[in-house]
Amino acid sequence: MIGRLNHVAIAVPDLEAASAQYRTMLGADVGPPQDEPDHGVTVVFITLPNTKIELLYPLGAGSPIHGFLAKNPAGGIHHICYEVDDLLAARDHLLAEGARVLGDGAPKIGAHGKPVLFLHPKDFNGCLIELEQV
Ligand SMILES: CC[C@H](C(=O)O)C(=O)SCCNC(=O)CCNC(=O)[C@H](O)C(C)(C)COP(=O)(O)OP(=O)(O)OC[C@H]1O[C@@H](n2cnc3c(N)ncnc32)[C@H](O)[C@@H]1OP(=O)(O)O
Ligand SMILES: [Co+2]
Repeated sequence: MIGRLNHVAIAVPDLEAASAQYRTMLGADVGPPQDEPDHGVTVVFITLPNTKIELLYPLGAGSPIHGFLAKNPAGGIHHICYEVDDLLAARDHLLAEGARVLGDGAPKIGAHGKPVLFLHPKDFNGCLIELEQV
């Protein structure tokens, strides 16, 4: 069911500094900041030969990143995103297997303009999983 690793997301306390670090110290291909108000984040995508890094910064008071940064003030790996062919079929399979799908279970459109869903970290070894339909 899960396919390619689409991205690894890192929550950062300073988006500009983290972007500059990847661009200058790590010599990476760093994109521009992208506000995603529907998700409460500003993201920066870093394109690697085999996947992407998604830098996450809180956008708005209700951002889910605030809680994460309060617990991890220096930042940290926030989630991993796997690709799936059929998000609704994947969701229904996971629910049938007892996994918790976050939110109301309806996919939202993610940063790549594709439908995404999230699975509770406590069901997957402490790892927040995002599924993106490609
Ligand atoms: C533009 C979209 C973009 C894209 O790629 O397209 C994105 O990826 S948007 C990313 C931001 N959106 C989300 O993260 C949505 C899903 N997240 C949530 O629903 C919440 O953040 C949730 C439920 C994972 C955590 O909510 P909250 O922080 O309010 O709850 P708690 O603090 O009580 O946490 C419960 C429990 O889970 C642990 N936790 C929280 N976040 C993470 C995490 N990222 N990875 C691993 N574990 C996490 C937290 O420490 C608590 O554990 P406990 O042992 O009880 O302390
Ligand atoms: Co993501």
